[in-house]
Parts: sequence; C-alpha cells; structure tokens
Amino acid sequence: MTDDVLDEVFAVIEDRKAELPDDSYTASLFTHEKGENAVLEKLGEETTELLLAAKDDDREEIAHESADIVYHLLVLLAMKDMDLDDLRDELAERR
Ligand SMILES: N=c1c2ncn([C@@H]3O[C@H](COP(=O)(O)OP(=O)(O)OP(=O)(O)O)[C@@H](O)[C@H]3O)c2ncn1[C@@H]1O[C@H](COP(=O)(O)O)[C@@H](O)[C@H]1O
Repeated sequence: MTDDVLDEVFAVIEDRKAELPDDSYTASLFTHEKGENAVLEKLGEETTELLLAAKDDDREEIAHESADIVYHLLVLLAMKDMDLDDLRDELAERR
C-alpha cells in the first residue's frame, strides 16, 4: 500500500478549509470557537485513546486511534498552511 490515501485525505481537508461546508466535521475544526485548541485537544484525546489501546494490545483499536491521530494531524498541518511535503521532508532528512 502506498501513502496515496494520505494525499487524498489531505486534498479533501484543503477543500473543506477553502469551502467551509456546513455539514463537514473538518470545516467545523477550522471555524471552531476554540480556534486551533479544538484540533489540539482532539490530538491529545486521541493520543490518550491510542495509549490505552496499546496497553490493551487491541490491534483494531490501535489502528482506529492511529487513523484519528493522523487525520487530526493533517488538519493541524493545513491550519498552519503546511502540507504533507513538510512532513515527508522532515522524515527524509532523518534517514
Ligand atoms: N479521516 C477523517 C476522520 N477521522 C476522524 N474523524 C472525525 O473525528 C471525530 C473524532 O472525534 P471523537 O473521538 O469524539 O469521535 P468518536 O467516534 O466518538 O470517538 P472514537 O471512538 O472514534 O475515538 C469524529 O467526529 C470523526 O467523524 C474524521 N472526520 C473526517 N475524516 C476525513 O475527512 C473527510 C471529510 O470529512 P468531512 O469534513 O466530515 O466532510 C472524510 O471523508 C474522511 O476522509
């Protein structure tokens, strides 16, 4: 499997950021009254849930919570006018 799905999800996030449709969870993060704290709190919550899933050795839940974290991380990158290349570049520099 490639990381194409990351590009696809990130492209949807960028669309939601630009269009801000009413029925979009992603758009609600960009317009939240708490500002960026909304997504930061989500990242904290999802990370705690991932740790608990890991302690339980629950592989299905580990995958679920990891996906929640990656999605909210991508929203944070978009919020900061960053993108997946910033992440890829940072990882590549560490090889
Ligand atoms: N990948 C995601 C994604 N992951 C998580 N979430 C939302 O993030 C929220 C997580 O909050 P919670 O943990 O409270 O949700 P929960 O399900 O009660 O809790 P968990 O048991 O999942 O931890 C839920 O409302 C999920 O729907 C996501 N919402 C959207 N996406 C992607 O973004 C796209 C656009 O979505 P919209 O902006 O809603 O159109 C979608 O097609 C997806 O590809």
